[in-house]
Amino acid sequence: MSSVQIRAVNKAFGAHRVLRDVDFDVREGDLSVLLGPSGCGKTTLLRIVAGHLAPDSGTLQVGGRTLAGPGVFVSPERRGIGIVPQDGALFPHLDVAGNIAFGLPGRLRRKARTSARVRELLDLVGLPGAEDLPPSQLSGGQQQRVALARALAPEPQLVLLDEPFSALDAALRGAVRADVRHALLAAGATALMVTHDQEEALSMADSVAVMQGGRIVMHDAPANVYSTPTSLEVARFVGDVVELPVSANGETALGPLPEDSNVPPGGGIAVLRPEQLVLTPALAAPMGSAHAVVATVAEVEYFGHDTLVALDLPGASGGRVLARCARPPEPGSRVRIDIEGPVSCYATDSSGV
Ligand SMILES: Nc1ncnc2c1ncn2[C@@H]1O[C@H](COP(=O)(O)OP(=O)(O)OP(=O)(O)O)[C@@H](O)[C@H]1O
Repeated sequence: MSSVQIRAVNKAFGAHRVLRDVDFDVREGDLSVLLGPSGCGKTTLLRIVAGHLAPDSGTLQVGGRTLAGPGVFVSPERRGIGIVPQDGALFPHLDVAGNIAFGLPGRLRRKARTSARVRELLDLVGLPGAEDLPPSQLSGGQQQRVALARALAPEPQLVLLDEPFSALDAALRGAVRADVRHALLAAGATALMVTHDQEEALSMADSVAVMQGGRIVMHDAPANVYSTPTSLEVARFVGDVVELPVSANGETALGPLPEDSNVPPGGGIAVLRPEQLVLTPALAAPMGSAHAVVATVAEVEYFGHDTLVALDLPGASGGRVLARCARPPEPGSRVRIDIEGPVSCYATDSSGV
């Protein structure tokens, strides 16, 4: 069931059309992530859902209730939507309990009930016992957890998260992401998050909506967005790519593509992820593989958990491709390249937008 329904939403600032006929659903209980480059319209869409902006046309429903549409505009405080802003934006003069209770309607702020709810929320976000702390004594990650607890306090229909981890340093970000994901799941909340960080989107979301130029160009499960992107632009945006010209009969510089590849009738560009290039030391490779391409290791970039390997393909016009693998081969050594998994192909003139 859809909790959020956005239909044909348009928004312009003066002559600048920022949202173009946006259709978008978030299923109940899901975390959907809006992912896209800076300026594509993510925040504008989030602000329309929050009620901080009105669409020029189109409709917005949350939980079956129309919040914006022809002749309808429900004010932000009446939408039943919780918001986690970029930097937490906690009230500095209130302690943690005061910040969380601030999210509760006035009539519910009876001391005993409030403190039970605050305790429950602090457990949920992994900060038990933090009631009396002032925000100044919390780390950035802890502040974001309190901001989430405040947003969840009134049991909103929907929680909006606006780049909630962008102010955190890289070491902290992973842990806070996992905790926030866990808390949203435990609360059974429906959530919509904005980010331009593809790793964040792929690791947290139930579904990822890729936005480009004011449109949603793909909305699917993270694995599908990564492995079978609907356009070259989406492929390039959600991860590293190896782009190879492909002929109409499926030939590339790495040999023929698997039979089931969607090669356009006139040929085009085949797109692989670097980890789809499987490397075997050329000496150890079994003989007789008609299509094996042997390349020379040009550069190795070691990251600990994996290694990026730049490979020079044979022949004057061979070019260079990037592979990702667990064990770094020796620079200068020769390796056989095999392709693993599905390969998406696009017509050369497809911009995908
Ligand atoms: N109030 C406004 N008045 C005029 N132009 C605006 C306004 N708000 C946003 N814009 C413009 O609309 C475009 C989309 O902005 P938006 O903030 O939605 O993008 P975004 O995808 O969230 O980008 P970022 O990731 O950088 O926040 C930008 O070109 C921005 O300058």
